[in-house]
Order: sequence, then structure tokens, then C-alpha cells
Amino acid sequence: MADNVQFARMNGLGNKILVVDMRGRKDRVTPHAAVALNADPATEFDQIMAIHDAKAAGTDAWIDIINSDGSMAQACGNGTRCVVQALAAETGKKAFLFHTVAGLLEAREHEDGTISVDMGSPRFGWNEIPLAEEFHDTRRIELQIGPIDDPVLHSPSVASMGNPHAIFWVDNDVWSYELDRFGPLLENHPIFPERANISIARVRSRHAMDLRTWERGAGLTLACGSAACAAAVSGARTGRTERTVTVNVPGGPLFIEWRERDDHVIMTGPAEWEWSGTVDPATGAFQRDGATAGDSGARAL
Ligand SMILES: N[C@H](CCC[C@H](N)C(=O)O)C(=O)O
Repeated sequence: MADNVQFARMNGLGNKILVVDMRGRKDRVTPHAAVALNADPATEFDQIMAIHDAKAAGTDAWIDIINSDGSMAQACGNGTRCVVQALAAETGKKAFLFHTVAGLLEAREHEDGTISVDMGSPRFGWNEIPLAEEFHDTRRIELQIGPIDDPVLHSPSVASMGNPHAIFWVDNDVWSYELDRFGPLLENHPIFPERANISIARVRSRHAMDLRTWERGAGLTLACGSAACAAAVSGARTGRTERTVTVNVPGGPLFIEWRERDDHVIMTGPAEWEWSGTVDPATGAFQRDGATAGDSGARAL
């Protein structure tokens, strides 16, 4: 299998990530390989982060983000932290500038091992999300699910973090809603021409909320970094929270700051290496190395 490349199974607060090293190659990880990798319980994932050679001076790498259904995503906060950890372990560098289809992405590893990603400016225009119909106020759009006169979820805030998000605000425990049932319906609702990541959020205080996400192209996940950012900015925009919020996702807390000075959203959280191996990016056939996560912490690919 001379055509294999190095890859690592990692996670960002339980968001299942495969980081694949495509540097020095012209080909890409195929949708076929993605679907095959996701079908094997050992490599089941939410996103693949494929690291390619940089295309522009001053950037460290180009990154392709691939959902487990083989579709491409424009942003993945948790996966970006995984890439930073792997490249920091390889190079000793702490600060990185990545290029994705959504633009430039700055990220940095801190002394304590946590990683911050500058997710850029959120966008709120109905055609930027995008929505299929014009809505002037995207803090609350007309969309509901459940009985017409007593909807289970309704009036979400919508935002783009490069990728489309809808946040439904709820009063009860986020676990009491059947997101596995409503998620696929809402993800594919005609109001979202490019589909959407669907979250339910419960505000706990001016600085904290609970969040569960049904990810576009990946389904229920333990964490979704871009959704945490979309929820935090939507919380602040609707007056529910301040601009600095701890977003508790099923995998743990993410710290989000919507910076006043430049409108950028900074997401901070951990990344974890689980094991490494080699994979054929055309077919998804893979082999594991011997080493697995003990207390080894960060590791190069
Ligand atoms: N897990 C990712 C988001 C993936 C988004 C993807 N599901 C899409 O937009 O299609 C994150 O941490 O931000």
C-alpha cells in the first residue's frame, strides 16, 4: 500500500475527528474513502481534516473538511484544534494560519495545552446563511416543528460561522428533546438550501449555556465547535447572554468570546490524540500503528 498516508484518530471534546496528512500530494481524500472509514467502528468519525500543502505565502496549510457522509464543510472548530495539536507536536510551533474554502483561520496552542481558534466574523444576513426566503431579522425566524398550535421547537436564531447554523432556544433540559428525530428533518428543511447544523440551546446564566447539536452531514455529535460559536453570538445578539460564554456541549465546556474590537469569535478548548495509522485516501483502507493513547498527550501524526 505504497499510496498510504499518515493519519490520526483524535477528538475535540468527543467530536470524532480523523486528521489525514495529505501534504506533498495532489490528490484529495475521496468521498468514497470518507464513507468507508465512517462505516468501520474503529474509524467512525464526524469530520475528516485533510491537511494539504499551503497554497498561499504566509499560510501553514490548506485544510479540506469532510463530513462523515462525504460532503464538504466550510468550518470545523473542534477539528481545527486537533490539527493544531498534531502540527504543534510535529513542529514545535504554537501559532498557525490555515486556509480553507471559507477563508483564513488563525489558531494558537496555549501553555496549558488548550487551543484557541479564531473562527472569524459571524454573518447574519438571510442570504449569507443561506436561507431560501428573505428574513429581515435572523435573530428569530419562522420555523417550527411539532404540532402547529404547540410546537416542540420553534423560532430559531440563525447564523453563519462559514457554515450554516440554526439555534433553537429551549426552557427544559436539552436532553429532553428528541434531537435524533427532529435533527434530520430540520437539517434538510427547504428553508436551508445548503442544509444546516441544528442545535438546541438552554441558557443557564448570562455567561453559560447548554448545547446539543445535530450536525449537517454527520448527525448527533458530542461537540460542535462552530455551533457553540453560532449559539454564543446568537445568545448575545438576542440579549440572552454576554459576549463571553461557556458553552457546555455533551463532551464538555467550550469557551467562546465574541470580541468587541474586531467582531471575531474566539473558541478555546482541548484536543486529544487517540491513535495513529496509515490510510489510502482513495479507498479508506487503513492500518493502525502500535501506539495508542495512554498518558502520552499530544503527538505528531
Ligand atoms: N464539528 C464541527 C462542525 C462541522 C460542521 C459540519 N457538520 C457542516 O457544517 O457541515 C465543528 O466543531 O465546528
